[in-house]
Amino acid sequence: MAAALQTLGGGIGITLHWIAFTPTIEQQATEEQKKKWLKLAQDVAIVGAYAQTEMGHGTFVRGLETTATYDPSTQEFVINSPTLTSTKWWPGGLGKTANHATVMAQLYTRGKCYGPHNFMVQIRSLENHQPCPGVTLGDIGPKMESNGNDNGFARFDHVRIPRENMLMKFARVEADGTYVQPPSSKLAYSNMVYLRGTFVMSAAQALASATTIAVRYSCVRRQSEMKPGEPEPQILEYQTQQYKLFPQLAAAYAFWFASWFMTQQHGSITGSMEKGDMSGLAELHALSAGLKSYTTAVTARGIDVCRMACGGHGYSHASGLPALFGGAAALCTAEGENTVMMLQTARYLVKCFAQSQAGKRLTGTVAYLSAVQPSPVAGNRNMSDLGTLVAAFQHRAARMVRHAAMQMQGEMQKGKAREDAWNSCSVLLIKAAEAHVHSFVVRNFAETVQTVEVDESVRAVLTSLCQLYSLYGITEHAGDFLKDGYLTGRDIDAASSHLSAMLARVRPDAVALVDAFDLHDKILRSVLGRYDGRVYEHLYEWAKKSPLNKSEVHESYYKYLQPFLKSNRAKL
Ligand SMILES: CCCCCCCCCCCCCCCCCCCCCCC/C=C/C(=O)SCCNC(=O)CCNC(=O)[C@H](O)C(C)(C)COP(=O)(O)OP(=O)(O)OC[C@H]1O[C@@H](n2cnc3c(N)ncnc32)[C@H](O)[C@@H]1OP(=O)(O)O
Ligand SMILES: Cc1cc2nc3c(=O)[nH]c(=O)nc-3n(C[C@H](O)[C@H](O)[C@H](O)COP(=O)(O)OP(=O)(O)OC[C@H]3O[C@@H](n4cnc5c(N)ncnc54)[C@H](O)[C@@H]3O)c2cc1C
Repeated sequence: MAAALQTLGGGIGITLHWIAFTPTIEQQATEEQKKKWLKLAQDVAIVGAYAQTEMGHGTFVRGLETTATYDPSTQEFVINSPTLTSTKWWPGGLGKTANHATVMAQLYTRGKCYGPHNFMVQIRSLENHQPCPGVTLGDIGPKMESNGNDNGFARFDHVRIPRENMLMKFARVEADGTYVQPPSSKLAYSNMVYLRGTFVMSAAQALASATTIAVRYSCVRRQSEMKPGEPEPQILEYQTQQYKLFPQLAAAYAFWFASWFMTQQHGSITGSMEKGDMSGLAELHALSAGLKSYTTAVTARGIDVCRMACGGHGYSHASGLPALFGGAAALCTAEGENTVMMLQTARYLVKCFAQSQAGKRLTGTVAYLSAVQPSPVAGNRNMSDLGTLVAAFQHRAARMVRHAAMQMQGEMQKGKAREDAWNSCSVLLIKAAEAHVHSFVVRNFAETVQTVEVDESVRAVLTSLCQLYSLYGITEHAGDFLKDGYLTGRDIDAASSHLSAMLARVRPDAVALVDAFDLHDKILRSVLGRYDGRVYEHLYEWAKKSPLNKSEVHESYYKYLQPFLKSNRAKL
């Protein structure tokens, strides 16, 4: 339904209704409010947008300017856009599709501001879809990709909504205007944590799609001569092509397994929070922010590697790869800009490091920070052993977290304010947080391939893929592992040669590994990645359907080229 709307409507964007608007009701509405709105949303009797970002603020939620001022005399909130920059800007579906929106606004009651809270606002008539009184709506215009989705703008001119339209599961405003505090002010952000977690699976699916297209095409495409006189080989026989594609294929599996962990963690921690135990919220925020940032960034880069590995046809929309890249690029910015998200993870790591320095035993995804030996133990390691590889990534992350945190402490000891010390170490902090998330993904990959219930022959292939992913990470970031002597030059050389062996080991299973994603041609939407491999015939058919081919001589010839040619000939 959603896809149909999105495809047929050309400007009808219902994605955010499902992934943001409806979950916000589920997570932030009271039981009473759910009775009023949740079924309407689930049955698509109303269509909603998640209206948080404004023209002037997206990252800094506490800086949002839209206001919701409580009027006890009428028991209503007045929603207002006081400035141009307070215009809601970007929300998917807001421009032309949605008739409701959850609006994030600064809550004012009794003259005091209590920060950003979510409010349910009807924005279009259910009769004729015209904007409601006081509401100005529109589409923000063409974007890099996803132009089937009407990311829109909204302005509110003192729009009145009932008090009951404040989503009050956590914080409340009583009829007399009394504000009731939530267990944590960050619970208003809970749906962002949820959505970031889902982005890990979106990244995995996007990278799975791109590697499916590129690996299949690399078996169809034959090019050049590997040996004089021999037939042109499949381009997947070139080691460089394997070096481009197989680490992306391994990352798709790694991120797929990481999203399983993320989903399980989200369920268990939010379950505890329902019972009032908020202790897991900080770890959940740090993990979802870091994984979202890491997986979407690697995915966007990886899709472009796949696009380039398909040569000219990869650059055509027939491949499906430019659209995938555009979508994945959006994931790097939406739902928390990647740098800002990785800094949130870094903030948590610095806190945990200080706690471990004070003798606290760390648990969860940061437990290794306490356990890892600061002094490296150099030596000839078995670089094909998964345990060795996991330990190397954890040592690297622990060293980098310690280094960044100590640098920050040093800056503050020189008299810098904490915020200034933070800013002057933020590049180190980002790299440390990336190393932390990378070590989590490797560890989780290794644990999954060792425990997942599969046939032993499948486990062997997944183990090779996990070794390939880990060895690729070590060789790509060799300096981090060499820095304190934890790995030696010989270890890195061993890692490189094992990586080459893994490329050859994975080659026979590459097509099976992408087929295992089970992505139908209708989902892939790629001539190059067709399951039947009949690329060239369908590429020609696809090209013939180009709008430019509707006429043999395009009208632009008569309008521009013909007079231009004529005038140039006249000058000869
Ligand atoms: C197998 C089947 C396959 C089938 C399918 C196959 C398909 C294949 C193809 C797939 C294709 C996919 C790719 C294509 C996709 C195309 C679509 C594009 C995108 C579409 C979706 C877009 C949706 C986007 C929605 C949005 O963007 S909504 C708006 C999002 N906005 C944000 O995220 C704002 C970010 N900013 C913030 O969160 C905050 O401002 C901040 C965290 C940065 C700062 O907050 P604040 O200033 O308040 O906090 P501090 O930094 O000071 O920290 C204070 C303490 O608070 C804690 N904290 C902060 N946030 C949270 C939180 N959320 N939860 C808990 N705690 C939090 C900090 O940790 C601090 O704590 P401490 O003090 O203890 O340290
Ligand atoms: C495709 C798409 C769909 C979207 N859908 C929605 C939606 O449905 N609903 C919604 O509410 N929003 C939506 N958004 C908006 C999105 O949430 C914001 O764009 C995102 O949060 C980034 O905020 P920003 O645009 O203000 O970027 P900015 O924060 O202005 O980022 C610009 C630069 O500033 C840097 N920066 C900012 N703060 C810091 C900091 N503290 N430390 C270091 N560097 C910093 C960033 O790293 C970045 O390099 C969507 C965006 C896109 C692209």
